[in-house]
Amino acid sequence: MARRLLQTVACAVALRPPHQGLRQPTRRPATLAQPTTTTVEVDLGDRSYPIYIGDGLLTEDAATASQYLQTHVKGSQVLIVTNEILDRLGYTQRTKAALEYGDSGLRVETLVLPDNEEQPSEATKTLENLGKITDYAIEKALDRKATFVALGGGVIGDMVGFAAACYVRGVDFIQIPTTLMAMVDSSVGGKTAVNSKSAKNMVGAFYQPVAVVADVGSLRTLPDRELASGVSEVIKYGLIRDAPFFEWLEDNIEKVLERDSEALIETVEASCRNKAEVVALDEKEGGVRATLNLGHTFGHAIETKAGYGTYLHGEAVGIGMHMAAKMSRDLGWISDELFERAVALVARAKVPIVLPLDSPLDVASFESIMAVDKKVADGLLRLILLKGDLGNCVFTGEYDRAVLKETLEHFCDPENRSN
Ligand SMILES: NC(=O)c1ccc[n+]([C@@H]2O[C@H](COP(=O)([O-])OP(=O)(O)OC[C@H]3O[C@@H](n4cnc5c(N)ncnc54)[C@H](O)[C@@H]3O)[C@@H](O)[C@H]2O)c1
Ligand SMILES: O=C(O)C(=O)C[C@@H](O)[C@H](O)[C@H](O)COP(=O)(O)O
Ligand SMILES: [Zn+2]
Repeated sequence: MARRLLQTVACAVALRPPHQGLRQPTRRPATLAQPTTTTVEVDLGDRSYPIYIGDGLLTEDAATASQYLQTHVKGSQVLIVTNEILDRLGYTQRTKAALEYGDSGLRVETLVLPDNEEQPSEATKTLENLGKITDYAIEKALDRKATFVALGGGVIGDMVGFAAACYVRGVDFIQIPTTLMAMVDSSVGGKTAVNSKSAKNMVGAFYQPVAVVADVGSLRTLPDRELASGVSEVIKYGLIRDAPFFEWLEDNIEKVLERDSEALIETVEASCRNKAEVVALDEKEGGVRATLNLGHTFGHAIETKAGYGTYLHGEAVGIGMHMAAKMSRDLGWISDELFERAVALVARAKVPIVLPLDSPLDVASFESIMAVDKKVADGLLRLILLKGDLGNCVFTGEYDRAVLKETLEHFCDPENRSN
């Protein structure tokens, strides 16, 4: 089977300095003429993998796209899993053509999951749909050398990743993130899961992909609201560990929202570099990885209580980061100035920063949902809170419980909600 050899130009993520404000020179795989590609490597020993980032990697033509995909398929069977929105937009057909391009000899099956008004994306992230993926793989007689391809946003990525972890106890999978959220976060680091009715991502596995192909060209079809949700999540990297990136976002966030190609590539690269570094240090969240959860304890409660799909993940995380920042300020751990800067940037991402008046959230529901957060240990809720200068945070169970209660009361008070 002829496979084009893709020479990656990996950067040693764990050794690189944080964001420098200016983009690193782009590095291009030797065999490719166009488009330019930056590669961030996730350094996990023999499970290391590349994240290819560029504009047009998949959307340019099948020949170009084939070079990023075929090299990572070891057997002859591939299952692309996507949803009906992406399928209608032509992404399935394009990905299939790239995998079959030339004399690849690959047999490519496709499964299209629902995503519509009755079943919004987040509501499809269920064990039932996971079963549909594995049943389909059995029906098509896929074997242990098969490769699953997750083509979509974080919902498809998390669910297909989990299916790949379970199917015949583990097959390879490739992430093709098509939302900003998936490019900057969910496709990287191997957290795979489905939701339970009463808690987000409660059933899943740590299972790494063999490659991630992030083509910012695919963001041109993404609705504005979804783009904003991704931008909101990006801000956390600046707040928890990368002050220069936060400052770069303060200068460039509108360019990102306008989908300027360079700004998008910069955003995806800086985010992936941060995430890859953290994951390389602590793959299974024994400590530092938990910092990627800034705002999520509150955000997950908001998503769960309102019903999956009511809030987009980055919207709930935006409110959650506001809550975490206020609590940090009220504990005396950050300055008023830093608190205001953090909230102002989240607001500029064009996501809500407070709960709406008609939200069903109250203090009791926050508390009961947060009680089953994955960061609870021996009954103690540990939180990620900002502490010190911009770019510093702590993961701790040692904080004044009264300040947590006041934070919940403040955000649930109709006075502090929006219309
Ligand atoms: N595993 C992780 O580390 C991690 C990190 C962040 C988020 N997540 C999870 O990711 C999920 C959210 O991901 P998301 O924000 O990508 O949402 P999503 O997967 O629901 O996608 C958003 C919507 O955009 C559509 N869409 C996707 N790509 C498109 C494109 N290019 N053009 C037009 N429409 C497109 C989808 O069909 C969907 O309707 C949540 O479940 C969250 O918990 C996981
Ligand atoms: O990769 C991580 O680690 C994260 O926490 C990234 C989060 O943005 C993401 O939403 C993740 O799915 C949350 O994980 P969970 O363990 O809180 O479910
Ligand atoms: Zn998240």
